[in-house]
Amino acid sequence: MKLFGTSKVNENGNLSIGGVDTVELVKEFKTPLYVMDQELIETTIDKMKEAFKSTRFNTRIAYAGKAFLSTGMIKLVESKGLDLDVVSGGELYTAHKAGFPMNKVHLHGNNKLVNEIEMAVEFGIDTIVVDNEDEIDKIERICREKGKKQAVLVRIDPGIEAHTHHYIKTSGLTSKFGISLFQDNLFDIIKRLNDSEWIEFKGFHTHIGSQIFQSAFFIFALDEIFKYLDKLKKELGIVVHTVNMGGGFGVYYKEGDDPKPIEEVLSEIITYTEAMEIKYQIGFKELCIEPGRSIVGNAGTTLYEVGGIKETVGGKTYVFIDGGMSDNIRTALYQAEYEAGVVNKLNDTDVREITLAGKLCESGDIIIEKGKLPKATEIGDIVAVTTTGAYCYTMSSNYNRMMRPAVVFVKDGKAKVAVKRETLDDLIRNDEIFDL
Ligand SMILES: Cc1ncc(COP(=O)(O)O)c(C=O)c1O
Ligand SMILES: N[C@@H](CCCC[NH3+])C(=O)O
Repeated sequence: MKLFGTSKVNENGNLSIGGVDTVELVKEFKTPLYVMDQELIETTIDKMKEAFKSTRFNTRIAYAGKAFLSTGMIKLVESKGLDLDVVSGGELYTAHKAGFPMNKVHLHGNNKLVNEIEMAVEFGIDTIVVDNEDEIDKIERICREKGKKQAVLVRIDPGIEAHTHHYIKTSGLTSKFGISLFQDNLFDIIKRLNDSEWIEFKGFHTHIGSQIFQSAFFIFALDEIFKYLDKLKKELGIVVHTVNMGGGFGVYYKEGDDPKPIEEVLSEIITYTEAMEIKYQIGFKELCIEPGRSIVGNAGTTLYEVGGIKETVGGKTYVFIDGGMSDNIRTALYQAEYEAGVVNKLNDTDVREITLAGKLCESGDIIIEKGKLPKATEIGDIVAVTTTGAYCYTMSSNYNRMMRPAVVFVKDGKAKVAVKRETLDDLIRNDEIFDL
């Protein structure tokens, strides 16, 4: 099992994260437990900021909140000077309640609801990323009603099919996201936005998918976008100032994954954009990205307790844990792969193949289909699954009336609760017994 950031085997032979022994963490906070390595999040952001800089144009990094969001995480993002990308009224409201500066918020979504757009305009957020034509009518109407002008980017689908799981690709000729670069009326859409009394058209957004390892796909997308910006300037005289390249930078999950260091990918993007800017001379001013997974993915570890070990007649060994697809649905949804270890047996090399299965009433409730754990794994052991910082807590559910685990941030030997564990009473909070 690969360890990231401050994770290490401590003097007691236990996994420690942020200087906190995971055995102690479990005594205090119980299992399942999401543990976030705060220092790793912070140093990753610092590296990104350092690499994503140019002397030719302004740069901005927005954290994609869908990867992991809580009011505490938003405070951390603010303290690091990043912008925030939100994709629903719920995420926007969370940012508002956390006191995040609204002029650094960007709103996404392929079907933004009227009340979400109203909230965004009311709060005075930085940009709405227009996903389709219908949305333009809604934004104009809401801005007119409120007497407020709203800056927008248009989400462009450059038709780049990146190598990643089908469900997490967001570009291609049949994508539900964005307006295709090959759409006949794209010029008309841009003209309309540019001429609108209530909309300030700032530029283009593109996001081709998530968990992408080959940086060439980002470069292909940039290439397409810049060719189009040139065409737009020459044929319509419209100058686009801002391009947002979205997120999607892949991270290590399991043996064989070999992502390029994020700072190299970002430097490549900067160098290529600078070359494009010199080549086309379009008066481009600002390049943005909005990474999620690459900021928090490796920083998260989920701790579970082993409740049983089953040898099937078919020769498969299950290790049962006290969570499952309710706290990590990624294996069931995308056949995601993870690594795991027993927190007090990380150096035990006498291992065997196991399937790490949850406790929910689904055969597909698997966290690791083919993993390795020590032969000495026993009931009561604590299993750590790494790289669960992104899209696990945020995609969690109450299926089978499971209670969502707590999230703790660890740093410098201290653990701080970011999200409390749900209780049995939380499960029935919104239920009503109605007249039969
Ligand atoms: C528009 C947009 N921006 C940013 C992200 C963040 O992606 P990732 O977590 O892969 O960096 C996503 C998710 O894929 C997205 O849809
Ligand atoms: N939720 C996905 C990524 C999709 C990101 C949003 N477009 C994952 O776990 O990998």
